[in-house]
Amino acid sequence: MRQVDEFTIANKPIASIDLMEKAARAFVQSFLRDEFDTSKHIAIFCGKGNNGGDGLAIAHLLLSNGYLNIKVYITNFSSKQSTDFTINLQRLEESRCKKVILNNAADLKNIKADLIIDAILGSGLNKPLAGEYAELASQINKAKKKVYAVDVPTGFFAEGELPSNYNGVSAFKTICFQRPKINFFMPESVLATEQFEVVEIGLDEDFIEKQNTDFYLIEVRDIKKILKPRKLFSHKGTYGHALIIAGNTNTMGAALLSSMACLHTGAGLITACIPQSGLIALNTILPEVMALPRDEYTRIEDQHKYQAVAIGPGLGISTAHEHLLESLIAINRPLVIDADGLNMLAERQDLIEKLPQYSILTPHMKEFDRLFGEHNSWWETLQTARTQARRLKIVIVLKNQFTFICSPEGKVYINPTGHPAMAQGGMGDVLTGVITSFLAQKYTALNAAILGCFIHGQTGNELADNHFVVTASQVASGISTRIQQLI
Ligand SMILES: NC(=O)C1=CN([C@@H]2O[C@H](COP(=O)(O)OP(=O)(O)OC[C@H]3O[C@@H](n4cnc5c(N)ncnc54)[C@H](OP(=O)(O)O)[C@@H]3O)[C@@H](O)[C@H]2O)[C@@H](O)CC1
Ligand SMILES: Nc1ncnc2c1ncn2[C@@H]1O[C@H](COP(=O)(O)OP(=O)(O)O)[C@@H](O)[C@H]1O
Repeated sequence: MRQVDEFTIANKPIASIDLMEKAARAFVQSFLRDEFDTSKHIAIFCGKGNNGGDGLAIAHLLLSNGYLNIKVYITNFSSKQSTDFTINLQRLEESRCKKVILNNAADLKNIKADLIIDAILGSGLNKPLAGEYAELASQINKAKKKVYAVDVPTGFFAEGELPSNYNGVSAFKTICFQRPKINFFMPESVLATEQFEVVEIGLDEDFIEKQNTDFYLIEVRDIKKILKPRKLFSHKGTYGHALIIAGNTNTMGAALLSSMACLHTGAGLITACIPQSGLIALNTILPEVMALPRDEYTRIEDQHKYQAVAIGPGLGISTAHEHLLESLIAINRPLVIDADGLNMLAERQDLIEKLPQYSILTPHMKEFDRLFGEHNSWWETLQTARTQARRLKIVIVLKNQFTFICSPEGKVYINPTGHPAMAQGGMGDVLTGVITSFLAQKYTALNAAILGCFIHGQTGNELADNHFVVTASQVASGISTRIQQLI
């Protein structure tokens, strides 16, 4: 972002101080949508770098928006001061804003404000907080006020491993500039911010797009570029035949959910390889889906008629299933492997080495650790996923609130869709069905995973607008509407 910042200032008719002003305006616009009571007392904590400069500009703007009770605290913990901070300080001197210089965190006796704006340190953080900064962050947290952070909560590293003992400011909301920070997508970030919003500040988009990075945020426009409409004169054969090997006596639901999701995502034909005991359920609930009774199966005959094969949801672990998995891997055609398929792989590390290239693994965190060993942080987990995806030439879909899709080329695609209302059993089975369906329709493995995760999460988001909890069946049957809206 710093490079983008410099490029924008150098190549667009905008001075650095004006960019800061734009950032402050964007922050205030978003802030005012949440906090419109102008009688509230607001304490704005400013460092002396550009993050602090933003804080000063924000104070100025809030005053001109009718807020009367603004108090700015300036940390005087270092002699360095940025140019734009200095300019904004001069501007603020001319206003009626109350200012307090903090030479030590201990000078702050108690914070009487209703709201706090944290503009102490932003993306310039280059070492863990210590000394006066750490003490001030602790005092802000102890005040238990609603905190809005500017760009980044003070003490939060935008990228890289997050320390387990976070000692920075804990914000209610972070309003960040132009692009979300990668670490906002890591579960550990909840210690630093409960939520985040990205606001546009006019940085050069073309330049951002051209940046050499391994991290990509999936956006609606990417999905629209990938999705293909149904073609005139097409028929069921056009959209591929998916085979879903799933379900067991007590977990037939997993097979039904995967198959249902596969159906609503548009595969031309679907066969569910299920135990005999599930036949009535399948025929009753999903009459469109064909059955391949699985009893004692150790290999799939005639596998070439399937364009995509998924194995795992609710499958159960047994020697027969292990042989089945082994025989599928031996065919050397890409597979989608989930749940018990992954658990069996974890027990057979030799099979991991033989995975067909461009297979898709869809582990949640525990399944991932069973496969590749324990990890201490999400950043570490993500690095292993990237390494393994590249080494094995496979796609790894690391599931969570925000799912990371690691490509065989070592890139990471971050899926921003999904909602806590989706945290219920069966949701992963649905995702497997969706991805398998896209694969059957001849999307590449990476695109099938990207489309699958984005649309699965977006369907959940949409339903969560009106539901406290969104069930897996609701998501499965809502997928088709979502795709239609995107196309
Ligand atoms: N990019 C954009 O698009 C735009 C960005 N904008 C804004 O600029 C912000 C980035 O500003 P920035 O670069 O001046 O850094 P900032 O966070 O204020 O830190 C300042 C100094 O703190 C110091 N320091 C670091 N870690 C420390 C520690 N642990 N403990 C103690 N000190 C520590 C370090 O000094 P040093 O250690 O090098 O002596 C550093 O120089 C960004 O978040 C956004 O708000 C917008 O205005 C416009 C568009
Ligand atoms: N809080 C959440 N926010 C967004 N998505 C979620 C959340 N909780 C679960 N999900 C999604 O639901 C799915 C859960 O997968 P998994 O744990 O394998 O479920 P199951 O095994 O019960 O089918 C993943 O795609 C995950 O991204």
